[in-house]
Amino acid sequence: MATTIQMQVISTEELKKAVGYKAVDDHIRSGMVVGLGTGSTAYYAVERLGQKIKKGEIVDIVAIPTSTKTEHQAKTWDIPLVTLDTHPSLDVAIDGADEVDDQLNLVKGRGGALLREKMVEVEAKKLVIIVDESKLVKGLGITGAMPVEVTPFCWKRTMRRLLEVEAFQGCQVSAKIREDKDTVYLTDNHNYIIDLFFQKPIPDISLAARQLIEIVGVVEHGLFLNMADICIVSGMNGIRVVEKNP
Ligand SMILES: O=C(CO)[C@H](O)[C@H](O)COP(=O)(O)O
Repeated sequence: MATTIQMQVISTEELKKAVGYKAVDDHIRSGMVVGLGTGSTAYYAVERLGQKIKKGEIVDIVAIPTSTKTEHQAKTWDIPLVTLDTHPSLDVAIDGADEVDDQLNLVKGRGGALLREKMVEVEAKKLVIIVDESKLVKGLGITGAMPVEVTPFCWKRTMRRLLEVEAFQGCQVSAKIREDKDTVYLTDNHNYIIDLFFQKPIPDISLAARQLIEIVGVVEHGLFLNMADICIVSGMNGIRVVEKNP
């Protein structure tokens, strides 16, 4: 007799939604100042927050968006928005990531919002990262671009400097200016993004972060080190929560 095994296929969207909703349910309470991340996973956290505000389950909350895209989404839900200038300290921020290592160090910014994300999230008492398990890596830098936001002025010179960073030697680094259709991609801050690609993981990420920010013309980079407190990860076997090692 033939046996049929029924496997439940979970879509990537469902995985993203699951962590976005859980982050809001577990970490956002009435009265908080909240940072809203950017990207297809953070989208679901904003959606859940909007739903809860609408139902009156969360009240007296203000939020700081990390991009114009998130700002527009938050406005469709009537989430009250403020800025870092009036609310310099956040209770919690929730955001996605492009790569997450064992120590919860991150690569962020493939969605182009790294500067505002870092400015907002560095001020959060708790940073909750939401990802599906495809984002988990052993070493940072090899699943795709490591974005660096640079001034448009003489960006080719800045790109040359990026390729010379000592911490990248041995990683076979290459660089590409980010484009949007046929033109150069512009960030919300009217800067450019240079995407760095590595053949091997960056061996010393702390040194790399220091050397990147020292380059004149670099506005910010996508290495988010020692910032995340909690990572909520979804996979085919369910959801797990990883906390930063003390
Ligand atoms: O850093 C980001 C945007 O600048 C995003 O958080 C990151 O790219 C992950 O996005 P997604 O959840 O769509 O995979």
